[in-house]
Amino acid sequence: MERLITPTRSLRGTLRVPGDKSVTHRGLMLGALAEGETWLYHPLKAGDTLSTAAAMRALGAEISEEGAHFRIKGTGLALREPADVLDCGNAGTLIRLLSGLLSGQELFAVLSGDASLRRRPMGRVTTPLRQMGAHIEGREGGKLAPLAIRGGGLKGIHYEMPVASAQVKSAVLLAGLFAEGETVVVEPAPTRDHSERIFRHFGLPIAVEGNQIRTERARPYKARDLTVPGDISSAAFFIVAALITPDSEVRLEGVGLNPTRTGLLSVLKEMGADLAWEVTEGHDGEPVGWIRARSSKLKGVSVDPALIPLMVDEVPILAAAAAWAEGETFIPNLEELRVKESDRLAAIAKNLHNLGVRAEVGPDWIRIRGGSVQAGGVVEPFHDHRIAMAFAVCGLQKGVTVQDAEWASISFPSFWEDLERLSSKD
Ligand SMILES: O=C(O)C1=C[C@@H](OP(=O)(O)O)[C@@H](O)[C@H](O)C1
Ligand SMILES: C=C(OP(=O)(O)O)C(=O)O
Repeated sequence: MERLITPTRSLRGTLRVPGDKSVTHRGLMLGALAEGETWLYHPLKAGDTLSTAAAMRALGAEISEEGAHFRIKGTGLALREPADVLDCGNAGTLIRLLSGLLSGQELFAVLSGDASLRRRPMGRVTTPLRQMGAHIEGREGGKLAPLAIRGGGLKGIHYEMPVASAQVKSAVLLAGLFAEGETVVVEPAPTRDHSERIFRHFGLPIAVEGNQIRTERARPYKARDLTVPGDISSAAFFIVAALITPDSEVRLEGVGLNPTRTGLLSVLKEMGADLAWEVTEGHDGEPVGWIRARSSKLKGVSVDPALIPLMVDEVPILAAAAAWAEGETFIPNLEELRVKESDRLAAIAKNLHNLGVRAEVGPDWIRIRGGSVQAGGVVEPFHDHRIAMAFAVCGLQKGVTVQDAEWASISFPSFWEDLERLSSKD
């Protein structure tokens, strides 16, 4: 479905973004393993997390939608062998975390997904999980899905992750809940720590010391309700939209402000953004608060490579902000963007070009020359939700045509409506 966005004069209002995708995936999985009933309040109900709900149902959990919430009747650590292939759709987080979880279960399961997911690297999880004792087969020797897993009989490992990936960390930690002895994961750089926080919430074994995260075999644990914060990765589109549009002010309420997710806020501040935020409460182990963004004169910066894992999904929208900034923005450490839902580095470069913006791309970096977005561009999402939304924002002020706009529903089903609601047109 193509969507025409006519020029937007200003963007004003308050928005509560949908629930955090990472926390929703984890809440569904750990609720499905608990004993008794977990209410997951304000979860994300979108393509990726509905795939997780369906997978956990196929594994024996009872999950019902109760208004905006999920009610999960857990299995008490014992999942059921699924009767069919588990379809992980477009969700990298689902297939990787579930691979870890199923490695610990005495059952056989096959995990697959859409064309994008079947291109994404799985060796990063199958390697440590096999070291723990899981039997995993997959295409290209276990590097690509479909993955066939026969779990059980795991031993803990000490695993130094070669990539800074929260999905790999979480897969190994989930397997560690079913392994004999201790499991230690060592991170090369900090990544989002939702798994560590949700383990604590459910009373599961977890200890963090510097860059080492430890767990051990879990005893059956009780269900415990969980409120999901708003997703800062979804808020990011409205933050940048307000910054680059004249006469704009947007306030985002109830947003997760976990410091392992706020890299974008730091970069935008350095670019000169009129941006404020405050943590006002804690939701079951996650800091939550508000963000306010006002029209700003942005300037190009050279981004600190250490910030990238703390904003890994926000690079497309940062590129959109850079396109509107004065001067050059250099973003390094982008190797991981090559293996997301699309090759995001290539997709960013192509869409900047489509909108008339000059950019130079290297193997793991991009340099963007700001200040030259043209009217009438076309956004090509490459089947990638974040690319669709980021470049819709980039073209907002001048008007833009977004192809395959339905991809936004992977993480943010109400995105187009919310954008429409906050926009004033000429
Ligand atoms: O653990 C998670 O929930 C996620 C981790 C990140 O992936 P990597 O672990 O591959 O960096 C991120 O891109 C993804 O959207 C969600
Ligand atoms: C990379 C993303 O998700 P996943 O890896 O779960 O597909 C994303 O949402 O930007």
